[in-house]
Amino acid sequence: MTGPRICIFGAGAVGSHVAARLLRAGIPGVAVVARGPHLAAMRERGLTFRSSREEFRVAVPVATDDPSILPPQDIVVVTLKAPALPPAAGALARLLAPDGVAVFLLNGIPWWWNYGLREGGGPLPLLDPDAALWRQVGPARALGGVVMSPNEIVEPGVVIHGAHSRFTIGEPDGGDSPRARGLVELFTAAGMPALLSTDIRTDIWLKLLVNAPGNPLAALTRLSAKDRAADPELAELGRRIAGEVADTARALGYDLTQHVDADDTMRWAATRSETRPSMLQDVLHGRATEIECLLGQVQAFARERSVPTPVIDIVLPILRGLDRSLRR
Ligand SMILES: NC(=O)C1=CN([C@@H]2O[C@H](COP(=O)(O)OP(=O)(O)OC[C@H]3O[C@@H](n4cnc5c(N)ncnc54)[C@H](OP(=O)(O)O)[C@@H]3O)[C@@H](O)[C@H]2O)C=CC1
Ligand SMILES: CC(C)(CO)C(=O)C(=O)O
Repeated sequence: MTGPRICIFGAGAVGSHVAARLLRAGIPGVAVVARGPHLAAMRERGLTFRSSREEFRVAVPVATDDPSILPPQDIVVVTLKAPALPPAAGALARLLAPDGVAVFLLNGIPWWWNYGLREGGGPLPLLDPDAALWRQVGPARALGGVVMSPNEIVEPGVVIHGAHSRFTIGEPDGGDSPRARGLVELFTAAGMPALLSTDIRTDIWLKLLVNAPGNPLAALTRLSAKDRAADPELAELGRRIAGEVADTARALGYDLTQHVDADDTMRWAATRSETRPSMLQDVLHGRATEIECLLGQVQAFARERSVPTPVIDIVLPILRGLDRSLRR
């Protein structure tokens, strides 16, 4: 085999989109780690990708729920949800070749956040409770990834995609590196618009302006982005959560106002209503939610800097309660 060994770890909505594109483009050496009925369907019938513009099916020659059977991988595209990351730390660490790289395509504050920051700091207890990711995978092998790409598994083996994908990839230390550039080129070659970021933390905050209000309110109300945006009270609640995220980011040294305003991000989310927001998908499927990386860690940062977050302080315990009931 020529070229890097590439593994998509946690092929659900986003990971299946990425896997489908890589396999469709004929990129060699692609393996998929998934589980349950979706894995069984991909093995039996392949993976179907559907959007308003196209539909295709690809065979998935290497698909498993046991990553230990795979050879060491040069690139691991991690598309697990945040609560699934700490339990997968050992498997991820073993799967990665010693000089391999893992790109974490994730909403919210990622587990590696403090790596390389001037002010220091180690693992974040809300996101990496036993520091398993920090110790075993190691932040030096991690790249950050921001996903602007709505996707949903609508039946085993079938992923649907709303329009307008963009993947942003960057080194935690903000540098331009061959490995980050290589990933951007790989995604682009496979038909996934991708950008190299030299300020991935700001890009993460900007995406959080969409997800911190949108995902929890979708999970609580089960309304589409369009319906939430059309409801003045919910729209105002969303704006206030986004405002508290922006205030927290500013207190940490990230000024988001020069990039975007909250109304723009609400409009962006409202236009992408073909699929349901990922946290609503979690609630409907009875899965753990990403509440800590979307709101819990923002509140923790805000408290460290004495930033008031009155709306997050109300919404977060409700979501934590919902999360607890889903985990039973
Ligand atoms: N979906 C979307 O439209 C978007 C999602 N995002 C973000 O992207 C990230 C990925 O989200 P998304 O793709 O929606 O998540 P999904 O839940 O759809 O996909 C994750 C997949 O990983 C599987 N999984 C979990 N643990 C393991 C394991 N140990 N071994 C093998 N498979 C495992 C899950 O299986 P099971 O279902 O059985 O738990 C699931 O199929 C999240 O941070 C999300 O917020 C960002 C933009 C848009
Ligand atoms: C695409 C978007 C903004 C909403 O679907 C999202 O990020 C998510 O579902 O988590």
